[in-house]
Amino acid sequence: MPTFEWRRGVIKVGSALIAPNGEGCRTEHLLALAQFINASRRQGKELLLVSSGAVAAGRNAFPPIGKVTLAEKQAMAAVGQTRMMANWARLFDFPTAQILMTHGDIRDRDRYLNIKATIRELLSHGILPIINENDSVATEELKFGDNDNLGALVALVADADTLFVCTDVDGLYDADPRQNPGAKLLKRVEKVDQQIMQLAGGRGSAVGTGGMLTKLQAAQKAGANGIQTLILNGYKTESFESLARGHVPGTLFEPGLSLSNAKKQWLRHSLKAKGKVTVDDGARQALLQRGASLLPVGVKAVSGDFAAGDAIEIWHASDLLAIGLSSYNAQDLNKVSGLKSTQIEAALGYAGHEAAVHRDDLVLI
Ligand SMILES: Nc1ncnc2c1ncn2[C@@H]1O[C@H](COP(=O)(O)OP(=O)(O)O)[C@@H](O)[C@H]1O
Ligand SMILES: N[C@@H](CCC(=O)OP(=O)(O)O)C(=O)O
Repeated sequence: MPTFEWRRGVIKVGSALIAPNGEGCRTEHLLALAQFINASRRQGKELLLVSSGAVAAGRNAFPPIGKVTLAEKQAMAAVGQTRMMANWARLFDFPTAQILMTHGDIRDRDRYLNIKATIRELLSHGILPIINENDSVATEELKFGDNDNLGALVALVADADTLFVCTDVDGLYDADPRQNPGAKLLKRVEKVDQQIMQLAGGRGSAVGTGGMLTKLQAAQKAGANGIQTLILNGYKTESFESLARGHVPGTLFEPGLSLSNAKKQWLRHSLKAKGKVTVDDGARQALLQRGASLLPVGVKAVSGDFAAGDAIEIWHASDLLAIGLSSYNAQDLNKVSGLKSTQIEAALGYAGHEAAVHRDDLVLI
């Protein structure tokens, strides 16, 4: 079996594992996953959860209904979300945090940056972010629609290198295994093209949404951004035991290009630098030799008119060292340049960011 490496992962867990058959939350299918999360954290890896199941977990608070309307689903999600979070919290002896988002939140620049900053902060404190779509406020045009695609977006926002999609089958088969008992499991997929997309059928359980198609869309989106995707059977303890040994238990979708190249391409081509900073010798060394974030203390000069989240160039004398996303707007970066972290709050009048450009948002040239 091939081995594979990862450092920061997003685990997407389908409704069927959390609230099987819509009969409320259960933990029995989550124990092996929880053990894997614990073991990975002990190894210094970072994880986020994208958890489906709010609608399924809230369903039994309502009288049995045939066809469920959108409003009823939203009401079920409102009930089920808190139940689901309580269910997760039972499994861990470290803090968990809830983030609910809509597609609109990702499209809005300020809200996107806020989500990113929150995730970064939670991870730096060893807290497990648990993310779901905000089903009770999202209407159709605001919806991600399925949590597989949400998982890919979260992986992007969180700068993860791996997306784990836990479902109720062993991975991608050459046909829906529920309809075709002879279907064969694909161990590795190099590229999610039209041929691969055609293998996907609909959902398998009464509580799942989207089936294999949305998982392939997620793998495609992640891969285009340098993130590998693993679809695995979340019901099987062996999946997680195998993963813990560094093996690949399901179907691995290779990323189209390496994470750092994907980031470089994105920063170079889709973002025009709006400004420039010049850094001192210490900062140059920290960036080039330690892969560190750029701290305000190492910034000597700031030019250009940029907002927080804009791309800026990082120069040392006449050498362009890197390009990255500024945590501050030009005005505030000017105020804090040359200052130590402990002096930032007094200079700005608010707590501010420790990094001027966080290492996750920076590529060396
Ligand atoms: N080619 C395929 N390979 C594997 N599973 C498939 C395929 N086509 C369709 N499926 C179905 O996709 C289902 C998983 O999707 P879904 O029911 O949405 O689960 P989840 O709740 O985990 O998102 C499987 O149970 C399976 O029946
Ligand atoms: N946000 C919805 C999940 C929708 C969804 O994609 O479900 P699933 O196919 O089980 O991952 C919920 O929490 O019920």
